[in-house]
Amino acid sequence: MPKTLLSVNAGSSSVKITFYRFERPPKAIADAQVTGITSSPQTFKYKRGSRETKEQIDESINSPQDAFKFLLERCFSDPELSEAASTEDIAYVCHRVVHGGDYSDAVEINEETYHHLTKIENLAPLHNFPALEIVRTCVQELRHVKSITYFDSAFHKTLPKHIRTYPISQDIANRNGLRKYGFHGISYSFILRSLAEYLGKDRQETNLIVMHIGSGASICAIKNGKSVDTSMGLTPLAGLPGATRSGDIDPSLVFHYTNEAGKLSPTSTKDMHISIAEEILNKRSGWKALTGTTDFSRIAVEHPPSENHKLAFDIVVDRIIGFIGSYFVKLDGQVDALVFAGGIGEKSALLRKAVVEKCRCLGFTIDEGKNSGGAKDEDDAVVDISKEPGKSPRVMICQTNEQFEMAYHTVNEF
Ligand SMILES: Nc1ncnc2c1ncn2[C@@H]1O[C@H](COP(=O)(O)OP(=O)(O)O)[C@@H](O)[C@H]1O
Ligand SMILES: CC(=O)OP(=O)(O)O
Ligand SMILES: [Mg+2]
Repeated sequence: MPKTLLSVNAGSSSVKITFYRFERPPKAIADAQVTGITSSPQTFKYKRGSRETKEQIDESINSPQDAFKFLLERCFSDPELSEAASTEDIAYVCHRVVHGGDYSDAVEINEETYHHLTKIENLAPLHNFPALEIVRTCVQELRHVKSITYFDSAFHKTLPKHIRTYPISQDIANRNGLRKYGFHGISYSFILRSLAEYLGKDRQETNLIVMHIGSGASICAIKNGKSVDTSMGLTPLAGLPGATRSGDIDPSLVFHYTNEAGKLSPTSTKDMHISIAEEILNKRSGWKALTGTTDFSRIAVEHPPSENHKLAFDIVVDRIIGFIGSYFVKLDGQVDALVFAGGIGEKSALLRKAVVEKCRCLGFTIDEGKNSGGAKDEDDAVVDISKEPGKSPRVMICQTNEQFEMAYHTVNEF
């Protein structure tokens, strides 16, 4: 049996890697992450068994690729990490690739699959390019290792046609693959399994509204274990605002962003090429544009330091509850639980409280004590924070784990 498996999660603001023993289920050996890639201070966290370290990073890490190399160097230089003493010990690397286009399942990387993925890389500009660079690094430097790519979009392959179709020319839509794909699916898959286990239900009978709120934020309606709607779209820009992403806006805003561009003459768009618009909406918007910080823990505070911090918080809450209302209707009110996950969903008691209080008309309740206690114990993936536990619809926190989800499938399916 192969020995060690490495699981890599390149997010928009962080790179998280975990080494697992190749067992069923996989057993974590060491976990390392760099967070704050889009803003300083950048932090390195490392955990092996009971040993945990956290430090600020002095050298400059400008991209997920840099972060990945930094993480590998630090892990391989830990003399106690005997299961990954050298690259020879690693049998598989699993990679999170956000946009999988038409791939509805994980694929092993070879020339053909790699080439196919590079063709769709601009559909998830914050994610696919760096993730594929990391895949390339692994293929080059860990030659004997099998690289498996898992796609955020694959979980949403069950989206009904009228949900995934945009009302535009279907000739053009079909030719260019313009449809709703949806993301954070590796996380939703982990959350669905964890929640179904916790509730003692079959996955096929589990109905959830799940929020994955981190630097990138999305929400998903799960009916009978299947994604039936989700807030992200063709790219991870749609839906909820993120740290640097606008989320939903009137698409015409693109043409009016500058006074000059607003005039819509052929020359007026000279400085507003569509890729610049993408750059602005993906990298220069979101709560960073309102407050100057990507760090939501400085926004979600009892006494916000400025009116714009308060505004950013109110916007995020408003957009979230809009989707919850919509999905509650789409699920015909049959909701086992409302689930908070992702860096912010798991850590911000204030955000959870604000969201649940505004959704009380749907029957959701929150226990103040349990909510502020949050999810602490690492082994407890799921925590019920409803006022009356056991009564539907519940309100839960799930500590999602995309690295584990990929490792879980690899030990079972490859
Ligand atoms: N205690 C906290 N309260 C609110 N937000 C937090 C807290 N801790 C971390 N965050 C936020 O979580 C986000 C990162 O979430 P994560 O899901 O790890 O992001 P990603 O995977 O997109 O890189 C950052 O915006 C960070 O500021
Ligand atoms: C799809 C997406 O936005 O991912 P992340 O939250 O990891 O940036
Ligand atoms: Mg993430």
